[in-house]
Amino acid sequence: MLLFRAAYHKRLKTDLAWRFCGMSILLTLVTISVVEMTVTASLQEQIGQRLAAMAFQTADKLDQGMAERYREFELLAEQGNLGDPSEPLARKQQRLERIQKAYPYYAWIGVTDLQGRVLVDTKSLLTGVDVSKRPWFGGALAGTHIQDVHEAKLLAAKLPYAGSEPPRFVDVAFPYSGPDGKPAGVVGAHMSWNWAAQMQRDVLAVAGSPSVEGFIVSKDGTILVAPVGNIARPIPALDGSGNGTKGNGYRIQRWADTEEYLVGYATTRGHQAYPGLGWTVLVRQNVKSAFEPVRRTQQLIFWLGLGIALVFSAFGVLHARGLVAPLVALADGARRLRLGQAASLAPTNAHHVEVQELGSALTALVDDLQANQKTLRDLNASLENKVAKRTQALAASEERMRIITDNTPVLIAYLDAQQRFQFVNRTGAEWLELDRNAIEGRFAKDVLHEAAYAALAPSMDKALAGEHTTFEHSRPYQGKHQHLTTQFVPETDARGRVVGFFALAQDITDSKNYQLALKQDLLTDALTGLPNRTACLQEIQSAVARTRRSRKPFAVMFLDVDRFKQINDTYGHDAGDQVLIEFGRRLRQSVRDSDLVARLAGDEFLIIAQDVNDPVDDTVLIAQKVLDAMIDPLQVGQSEVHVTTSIGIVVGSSDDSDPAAIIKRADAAMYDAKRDGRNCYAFARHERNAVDVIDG
Ligand SMILES: Nc1nc2c(ncn2[C@@H]2O[C@H](COP(=O)(O)OP(=O)(O)OP(=O)(O)O)[C@@H](O)[C@H]2O)c(=O)[nH]1
Repeated sequence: MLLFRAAYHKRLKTDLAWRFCGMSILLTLVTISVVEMTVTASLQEQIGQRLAAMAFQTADKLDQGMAERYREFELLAEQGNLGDPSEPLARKQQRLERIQKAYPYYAWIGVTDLQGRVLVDTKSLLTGVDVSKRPWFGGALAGTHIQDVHEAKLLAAKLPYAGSEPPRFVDVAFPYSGPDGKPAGVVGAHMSWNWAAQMQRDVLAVAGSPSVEGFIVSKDGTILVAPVGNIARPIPALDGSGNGTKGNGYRIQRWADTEEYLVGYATTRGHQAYPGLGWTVLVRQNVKSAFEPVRRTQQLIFWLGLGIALVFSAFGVLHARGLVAPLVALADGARRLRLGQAASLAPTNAHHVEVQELGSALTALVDDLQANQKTLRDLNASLENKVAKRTQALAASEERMRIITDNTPVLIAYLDAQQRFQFVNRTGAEWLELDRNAIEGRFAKDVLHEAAYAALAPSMDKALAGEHTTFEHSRPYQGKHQHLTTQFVPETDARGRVVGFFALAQDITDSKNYQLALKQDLLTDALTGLPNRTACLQEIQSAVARTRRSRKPFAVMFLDVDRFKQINDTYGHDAGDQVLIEFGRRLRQSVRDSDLVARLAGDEFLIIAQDVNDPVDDTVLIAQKVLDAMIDPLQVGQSEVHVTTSIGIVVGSSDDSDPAAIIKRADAAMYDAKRDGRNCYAFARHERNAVDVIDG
């Protein structure tokens, strides 16, 4: 990865240098390719044309040479001397010898009569010989004055010849006329073919290269002239229609020796009256040596191109360094600025407007950034100051809140949506009898006792469902009952979702107890401490309800102290009070704890006996016990006082719905007992049918 990054993040200088080098090399390659192609094509054309020109010159020289010979013999035939019988043969021979001497390639010149017998000839080699069968003789008479190259027949044995190949000749022959103007014979010459080879050598010598070789090919494809050793080798067709070709030009051709040659060619076309023999002159040169100048030129171009590429590359490297230098200076300046050192981003050595503009823009940017940085620093300092103050204020406020909540005799807690305590004040911790750290962060079910949690869980669920709940409950605390009124207040976030709830619990034990005391006072007789009339009414109501369940009746006994007024009158009101108190105490002792003994008012008391099995016997038994309890005199001050009481009895049932009516009936029965003489008991009237009043 690092390698990749390093490779990817190249240095601009290196990158530019490489690009310059690449561009230079590419451009040079393209340029030298184009130049090379152009120059190569041009050179090849020139070289080809040079060979073609050599071929043409040779062909032209051959044509001109032949034309001269042609004209020479035509004139010789026309002069008339040859047909003049008066001119001695020796004279004629002298003329022929002169002609041969002037042009040494004439191997033989001779004059024949019309029958083909040689009359006179050079060196008298064939004098008297019949040549009528030779083609040149017949051809001359028929109008064909040139005979193509052929091997010597008659002269071969008579002419000295040093070469390995047989001597070859071209014949020129014209008929000459006698004095009568009629054909008298033929004058002919055998021209050694060596002149043609020499002619070509002369032309090729101009080329100055031994690799340039010449060929002369006759119309029928016979190789007339060829470099040594090539005479017998076939020559490839130049135009696909035989060995000869028409016109003048050059081409590249693979010859039988498998080498490739550049071949210039030209065809002889005759000259003036000389019709020509259709020879083809070929000048060939091995392609490799022919195009040697091309190769040298290509090499020159290559090295030149390489040199140019190197020069341009070097220039590119230097230029890249110059281009990058201001950027490096910029980067260095930026780095120093970052380290807090003094530096300028305006490049001093930038020669390009863009770099100068970049430097100016960066300088402006840095100035702006520094200004913004300062503003931000100031702002940050101001904010930090504010935050510090706010934090301080918040901490103070939090501390105040903590002090307030800790000193509030109310449990204040906050539980999150998972019922986990996030906060609890000191009061709460005290009530839960745990350290605050053992509460905060823990779940309610782990903090609260199992029973307490079970009791509170439904209200917690309601609070987390968004319901504000208030309820009272009590819990054991420090061996007593603690009465609490508790509120769960849900807390919602901005989207209305319940995120937790506050728990506020107030200890109402004291007020609860006060209420109970008040209630107790309302139900208690202040003098005797016994339940009062109100308590009686409630108890009768409860007794009726119990009777409905147990099916056992209850008894209500109305008691009135007999002649109490006299006691008051005799011993005083306080003594009367003492009597009443003692009377109540003895009543209390006479009945079961579960029975109620109450003072209704004045000297009137009431007993409510629960679960009476037998409505008559049991109540009689109770009434009797009460009457017996009063037999002993009561001690009032220094005096002993005898007290009796009259008792009215009502047996209550589940049908009784009005407690006051029961008391009234019992009161009425008590009066019956009074009327019966006091110190006795009497059942209520409608019950008397079942029971007789029994005196005490
Ligand atoms: N000492 C004292 N006397 C009271 C109190 N309340 C009522 N009395 C008196 O009790 C007396 C009750 O008398 P009554 O029941 O009417 O008559 P009695 O004298 O008891 O005669 P009988 O009931 O007919 O036997 C009255 O004189 C009242 O003033 C009290 O709280 N203390």
